[in-house]
Amino acid sequence: MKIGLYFGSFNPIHIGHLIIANTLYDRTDLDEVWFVVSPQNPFKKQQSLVHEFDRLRMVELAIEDHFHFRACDVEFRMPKPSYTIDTLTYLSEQHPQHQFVLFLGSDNLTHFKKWKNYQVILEQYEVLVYPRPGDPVGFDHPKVRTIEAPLLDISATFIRKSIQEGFSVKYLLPEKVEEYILAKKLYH
Ligand SMILES: Nc1ncnc2c1ncn2[C@@H]1O[C@H](COP(=O)(O)OP(=O)(O)OP(=O)(O)O)[C@@H](O)[C@H]1O
Ligand SMILES: O=C(O)c1ccc[n+]([C@@H]2O[C@H](COP(=O)([O-])O)[C@@H](O)[C@H]2O)c1
Repeated sequence: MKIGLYFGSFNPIHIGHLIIANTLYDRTDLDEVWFVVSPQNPFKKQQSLVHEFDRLRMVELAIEDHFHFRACDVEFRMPKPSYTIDTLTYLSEQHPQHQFVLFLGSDNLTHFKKWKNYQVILEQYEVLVYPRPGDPVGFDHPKVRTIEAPLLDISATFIRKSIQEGFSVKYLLPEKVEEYILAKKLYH
């Protein structure tokens, strides 16, 4: 199978992520999309990062009605911080029958040359890039393909801040994720 890998902290997952995943799934020949929850992004501080099990559970709740989406916790059992090339290599070894493709927002593409072994990623994997507000898609490489997708200026940062300030996050997250956040008092 051809699998699209959507890496993220997902702190928490929101409709921006889901719309992108569905757009890329729908407009390419991918068989499945796996949401890989990263315990620790090498470039981000740990502050306000809720437990990885909560982030994984929220991803599971968000995607449970999509037959071709899966939540992946492989990085929980790998060294931290989470380097994408290491996870790609591990997944390719574990699942030689699958072809893995990397999703990348144009915001991440801007800093992509600072990623561990980014040349190896480009040599070995196809990359699907989608546009993010404020970051033009400008990366010319035979393995990089841009997919037209809606520009949604929604971030987990905005959602966390809204919850902390007591504002509504209705419609920014799937209802079940919102309920989980409320029940477990996350981000308050
Ligand atoms: N609204 C959005 N539309 C499309 N892609 C998004 C959106 N928000 C985040 N992404 C992308 O999804 C991936 C995972 O996102 P991440 O978990 O960091 O969410 P985030 O909303 O950017 O979080 P934060 O605000 O905490 O930095 C990243 O590659 C990021 O570029
Ligand atoms: O491999 C790297 O060097 C690298 C550098 C920065 C970010 N990443 C990964 O990119 C993904 C997006 O992270 P985030 O926190 O923006 O959702 C996450 O899985 C990180 O581990 C990976």
